[in-house]
Amino acid sequence: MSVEIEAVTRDFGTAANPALRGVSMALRSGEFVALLGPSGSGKTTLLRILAGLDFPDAGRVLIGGRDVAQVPARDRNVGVVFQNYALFRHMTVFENVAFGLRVRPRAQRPANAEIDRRVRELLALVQIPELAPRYPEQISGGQRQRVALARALAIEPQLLLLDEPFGALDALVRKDVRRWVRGLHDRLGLTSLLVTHDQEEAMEMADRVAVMEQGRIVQFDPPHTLIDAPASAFVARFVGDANRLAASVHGGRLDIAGFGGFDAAGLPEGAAEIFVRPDDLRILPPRDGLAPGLVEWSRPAERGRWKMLVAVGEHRLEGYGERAFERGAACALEFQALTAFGARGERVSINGREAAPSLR
Ligand SMILES: Nc1ncnc2c1ncn2[C@@H]1O[C@H](COP(=O)(O)OP(=O)(O)OP(=O)(O)O)[C@@H](O)[C@H]1O
Repeated sequence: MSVEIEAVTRDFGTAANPALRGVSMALRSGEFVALLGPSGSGKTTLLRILAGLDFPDAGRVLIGGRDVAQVPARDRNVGVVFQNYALFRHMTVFENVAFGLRVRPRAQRPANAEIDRRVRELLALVQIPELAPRYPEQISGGQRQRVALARALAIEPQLLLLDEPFGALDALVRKDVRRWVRGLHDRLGLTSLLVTHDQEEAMEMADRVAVMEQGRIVQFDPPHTLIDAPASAFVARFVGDANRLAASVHGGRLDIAGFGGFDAAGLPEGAAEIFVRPDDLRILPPRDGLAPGLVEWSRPAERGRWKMLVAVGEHRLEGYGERAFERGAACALEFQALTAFGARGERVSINGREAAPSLR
């Protein structure tokens, strides 16, 4: 089921800026897409418009090629799972899952025996067949989440909308449930849209991630592109766990406070922002020609490495070294790659050897 969103605008009139400001995006059939952005960036508003729970002031939404402007929520064949699961407390698990089928108009409503069969099949699919007679308050958060999914899937949607559906789960369960939901998406051939402010979740689950900032989509790319080629300083800050450094360009030279500088071809004069991923920052014993720092902590990491926090003047940077350093020990920092953004959003990526020796 493909989805096309064209120049959608939504203004509630309550904030300085509209919740959505000309959003366009297309989901391919079978794709898993995440909407990632900070609180208030418009993610839920966009999801509600797709679900038919809210309507755009301008723009069009096509689901499976059909303009849905006049199509009410229950006729869109869209499954929705909310963060709080929104289960009916006075209904058993079985009745919660059956709900979407029972409220269908008489002509489309399956017979009771068929509803019974479908609900049992769905509870088996989400691996909780034994919970059918329980009430929501008698099951765990992870189990409630599965009930909410089964209920969303009961109407056999081709489009599945997930609004922060894992928020109430603890970290370990959350990882498992994420994988399981992604597997279900693949097995059932769904098209899914996940709203989240958790970048790890978006990166792990989605084929493509749309990053939202103040009612706009600022980048819509596969996870590796967001990491390797962030479109703006905002995306670089929001995605991945890069170290951020303030810098400035003067006379064609990029100066990073406390580090010295290097040639800044492609960046205009003025303020700049630098992003360095911990993986691209090597912590070494003190060495001439490299920027000096003081180690604040070291902890063991994967592949025999040590992750460290290093102070350089006012900056605190995370990087990796091949051995542990005492707290307060002197060290040197070697940049293996970095991305710089100029005052007007120009991006320059510096990779490999160029980055290391050029810094003082
Ligand atoms: N029903 C409403 N009435 C008035 N303003 C609203 C309404 N729904 C959302 N807004 C406003 O629209 C903006 C976008 O909200 P939205 O819920 O879409 O953001 P979000 O990215 O989903 O945030 P969060 O991650 O906190 O859920 C916010 O400024 C919000 O206050």
